[in-house]
Amino acid sequence: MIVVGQVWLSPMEPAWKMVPEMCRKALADWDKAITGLVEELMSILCEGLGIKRDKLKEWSCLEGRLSISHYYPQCPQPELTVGLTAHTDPTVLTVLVQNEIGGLLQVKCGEQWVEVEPVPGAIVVNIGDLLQMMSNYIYRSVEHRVLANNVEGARVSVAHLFNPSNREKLFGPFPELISAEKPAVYHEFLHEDFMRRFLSKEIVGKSKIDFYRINNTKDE
Ligand SMILES: O=C(O)CCC(=O)C(=O)O
Ligand SMILES: [Fe+2]
Repeated sequence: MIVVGQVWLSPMEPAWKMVPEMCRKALADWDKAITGLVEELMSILCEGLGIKRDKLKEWSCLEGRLSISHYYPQCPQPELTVGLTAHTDPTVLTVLVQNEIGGLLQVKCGEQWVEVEPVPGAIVVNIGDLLQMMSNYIYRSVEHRVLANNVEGARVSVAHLFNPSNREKLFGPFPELISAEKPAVYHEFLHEDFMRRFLSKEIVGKSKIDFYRINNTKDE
């Protein structure tokens, strides 16, 4: 069994009473530091797309921030279960730090699952489904999973999820990335509608974003 604690940090005022007192300042400091880093990272990703550097920021993608902490205790029969099932994140970006218990977090590369070894001081950055759609399928969200913990000691990870905060805006591929040669791969959608579909759990894996895919676009 994994234990999960989560708290929204923005756009609403954080529910600090849900966070153990000794962690509050550290979490607030971490939120500030990581948001600064992700702002720079988003600018670089925009540059990579050939669009203006602050486009993701302008679309409120730094403002919907959720912190999720996971605790994976040692499991007596790891072959009978999983830590976290395979999924892509429904985010723009996810930034994750993990403790030294390795061998459990894996990402899908082609048909293979590849281990993400913990490196002291390193952070893991996942491209999420929203960035896949906003980049018109240029950046791809990464499928990942966590195996059940078969080693002594608990694995701990803290993920920072970056989502848009704007509820009225229609999201979809950036207009600058749509042309006759590269038509829109996805329809526009409201973030709220997207999250409702994600949370409904009716569909698993990548198929939840295929709902927004335009039928006549082919896979590469
Ligand atoms: O614990 C981990 O390393 C992964 C957590 C994760 O994938 C998530 O919160 O979406
Ligand atoms: Fe994830």
